[in-house]
Amino acid sequence: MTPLIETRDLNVRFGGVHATRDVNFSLAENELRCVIGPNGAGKSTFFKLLTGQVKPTSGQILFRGQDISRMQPHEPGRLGIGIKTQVPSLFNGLTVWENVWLSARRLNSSMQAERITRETLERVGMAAYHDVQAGLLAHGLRQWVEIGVVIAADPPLILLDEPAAGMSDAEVARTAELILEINRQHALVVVEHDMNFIRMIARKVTVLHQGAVIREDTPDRIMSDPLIQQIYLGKKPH
Ligand SMILES: Nc1ncnc2c1ncn2[C@@H]1O[C@H](COP(=O)(O)OP(=O)(O)OP(=O)(O)O)[C@@H](O)[C@H]1O
Repeated sequence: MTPLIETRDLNVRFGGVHATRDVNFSLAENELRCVIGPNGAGKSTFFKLLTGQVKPTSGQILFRGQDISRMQPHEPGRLGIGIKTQVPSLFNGLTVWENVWLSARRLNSSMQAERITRETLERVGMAAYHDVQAGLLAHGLRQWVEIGVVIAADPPLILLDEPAAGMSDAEVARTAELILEINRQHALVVVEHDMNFIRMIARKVTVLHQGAVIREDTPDRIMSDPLIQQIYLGKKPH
């Protein structure tokens, strides 16, 4: 079956820095994959490649078989790739409802957008906060609204960059549940550092190191792999 997204011998060089090395990555429709790697491993660059913000030096990116390697930064959303970065993306002066509605409205009629917004806020557990200004939300609540903004546009592929960063244990557990629920309808690639969180959600983990994929395996096998422990400075990934 054609993968949802696939990269073939993908490379990026920034001057002397080889940030992405011969990456062959393949994600099936409705798969959930976690990507880990130490600082500077090339995780952000990989996401930027998948969303057209960085152009490959060589290699290809295929989305449902279509070559998107040279797409413009505005095209991923139209194609069906949604991303939540670590950079805050909500309109602080608008309410929770308005932020999600704007996303739902992009591809839907006003009436459909109302329904999608209602359903999305239920899914992310934020219905009670619908009339709160986004700028007033605590960190964890804000992350869930940001995820809501992404899923309201109903993209087949969702990229999440460290969705559990800065959250309490309870919020991390709730975020894991939410991601598993989202995964019933969408494929996801999740970049994360927190291995406990990864254990809660992932069946397969891709490890990047110095721009290259060095392992793809289950979370348990990755965590007990001596090479991975060595890369994380003699410690287990936290
Ligand atoms: N625009 C750029 N120009 C030059 N070098 C860059 C650029 N973007 C990234 N790099 C370099 O490419 C390498 C990979 O960086 P990247 O940000 O993708 O790693 P990362 O795994 O996301 O790291 P972190 O976990 O710290 O966010 C690093 O050596 C970084 O300094």
